[in-house]
Amino acid sequence: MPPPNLPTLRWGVIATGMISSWFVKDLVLDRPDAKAHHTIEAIGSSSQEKGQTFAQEYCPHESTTIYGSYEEVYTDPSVDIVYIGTPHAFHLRNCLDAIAHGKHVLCEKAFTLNASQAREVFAAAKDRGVFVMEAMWIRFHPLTRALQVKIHEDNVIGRVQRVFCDFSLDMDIDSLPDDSRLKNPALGAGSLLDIGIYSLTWALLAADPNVGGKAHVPGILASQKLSNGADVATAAILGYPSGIQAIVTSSLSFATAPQFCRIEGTEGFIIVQGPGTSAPERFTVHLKTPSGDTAAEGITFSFNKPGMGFYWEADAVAVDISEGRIENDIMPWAETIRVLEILDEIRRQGGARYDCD
Ligand SMILES: NC(=O)C1=CN([C@@H]2O[C@H](COP(=O)(O)OP(=O)(O)OC[C@H]3O[C@@H](n4cnc5c(N)ncnc54)[C@H](OP(=O)(O)O)[C@@H]3O)[C@@H](O)[C@H]2O)C=CC1
Ligand SMILES: O=C1OC[C@@H](O)[C@H](O)[C@H]1O
Repeated sequence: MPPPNLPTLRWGVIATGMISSWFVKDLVLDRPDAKAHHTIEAIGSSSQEKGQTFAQEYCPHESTTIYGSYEEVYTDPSVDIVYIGTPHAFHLRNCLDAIAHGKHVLCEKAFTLNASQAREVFAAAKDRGVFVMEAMWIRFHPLTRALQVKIHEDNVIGRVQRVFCDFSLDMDIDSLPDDSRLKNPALGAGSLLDIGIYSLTWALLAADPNVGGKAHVPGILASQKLSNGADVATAAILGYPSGIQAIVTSSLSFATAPQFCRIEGTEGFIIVQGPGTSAPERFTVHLKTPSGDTAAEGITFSFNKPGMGFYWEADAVAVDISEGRIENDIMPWAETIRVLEILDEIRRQGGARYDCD
């Protein structure tokens, strides 16, 4: 049991797809080291029946009200915060609707289709005085903080020189229906917004300890492979003023090897790995030996956890809200905008377009 006197956050979840199921399952886990209590007050779905089935499967012990619409979640007075697990193209509308009803918001990545839409959401949140955050959960993983300390505070690999990060999944895209969120540009399809955003995130975290307006702005060189207007593969090089280069890739045609990220420095390198770039489990530090070679055997730091780990971002949100903040300092609004500005520029060069651009 977690200690008493923790903040309690009452969630309304909209959409009952894959990520909502992962998120809700994690929120209802019993965790001795929880920093907040979470209740699933409401679920909104395109169909009430779908919502019922979801609740029975993923949060059967909660007293959850099931709605056959998203609007009823926004107007439910027992909901403090709306979790948005819809396809990318709906995030703008869902965020604005929830904010208009005075709800706090945690919205899945990619936060919106482009930076301009994100600015619109944050302006509305500021006006209304509600908390909003992009659910880029890996930034809240203890592994991420430990990695940043190793790179940027302990300087274990010396000065960072290059970062390589890939997130590719074999989605067998041709076999998916045309209305799949992974295939239809009208739903925000494309490898870059779905999974390339993780490759970019690891690169940004490794190349620079700062976020948002304090972070350095890299130059960008990008190429995309398009199919029916959506990018099925993206490759981008970020060039920093310091000389650091980051090579960031994504593809929907084959699976990344578990060693998804390599961070090279003047004194060694670090490999980050896990079953997917969105699911880090450990990193290994390989240092140069006195002879100048890099040690083949490194030191590995592993991070075990109950469930999947989405509760870390949820706890951070609960603590922020209970202390009166409207943005989070690990994933502030300016960082979401910075990420989207980079994605916008990659798409501008690569050719993937959304109607809102
Ligand atoms: N953080 C992470 O690790 C992950 C994040 N994501 C992110 O979560 C979001 C959703 O992805 P995912 O859960 O995989 O998507 P799914 O396709 O599994 O689910 C999306 C849900 O959105 C709702 N929806 C509303 N309108 C539509 C529409 N026109 N077409 C399809 N679905 C619609 C549906 O719920 P209903 O019918 O109940 O309204 C549907 O079940 C994306 O932003 C994605 O990038 C995804 C996977 C992992
Ligand atoms: O965020 C994600 O991570 C896992 C992938 O399976 C999914 O497509 C993506 O949205």
